[in-house]
Amino acid sequence: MSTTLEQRLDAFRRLDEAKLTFARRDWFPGTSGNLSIKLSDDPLHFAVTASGKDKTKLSPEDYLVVDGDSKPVEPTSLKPSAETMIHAVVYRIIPKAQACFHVHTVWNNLISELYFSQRAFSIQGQELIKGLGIWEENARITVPIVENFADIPTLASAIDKVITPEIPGVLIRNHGIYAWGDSDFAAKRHLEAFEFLFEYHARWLQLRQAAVVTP
Ligand SMILES: CSCCC(=O)C(=O)COP(=O)(O)O
Ligand SMILES: [Zn+2]
Repeated sequence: MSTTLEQRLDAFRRLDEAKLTFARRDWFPGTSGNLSIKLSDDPLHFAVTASGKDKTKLSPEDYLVVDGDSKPVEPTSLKPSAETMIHAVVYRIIPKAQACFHVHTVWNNLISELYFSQRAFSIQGQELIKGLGIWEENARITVPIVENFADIPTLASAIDKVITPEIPGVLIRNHGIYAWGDSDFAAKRHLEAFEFLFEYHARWLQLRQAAVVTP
């Protein structure tokens, strides 16, 4: 293993912190979601959540370390997240990414379905766009949306084709979002900014529909 025990335990502790923060927001319904923190680039090794766990709880069996092929780097009875390959794609395509967080929320699912026909969700002129590290005046962001292929290699390959360093996230139709950053702090900030923008936009559409506001 190319990382020290201390580095691995530090990544597990930081994953615990992110996990409990998101769990308090009910962002892991029905054991959904997965989280990772990169440990090394060459070879690619990262700590990732074990599959099927209740992510609102902490246990000594929550994380394991995998390589770029999503294989555990040392013998373990734990199974890596079923979606580990998506984390590996993010780390390969966005070398600056140091952490990658995936959650299923009602708002990200609604937006992913509403805008799937356009394969992207765009929004402009919202202060929280700065939370994505984009500070230009009246910025517009466009978040790609991919089909929710049940076959994970197919899903990972669809994600591989649409993610870019400019936008730190991708929506999967009626499934959830992956967001990343150059630290776990940045990945969390990006995830929170995306979720704010999704909820704002969906609520805006609802209010407009109800004619409470005129566009
Ligand atoms: C019950 S949610 C279905 C699988 C999923 O989308 C997910 O995020 C959790 O899978 P994991 O293997 O990481 O527990
Ligand atoms: Zn998922």
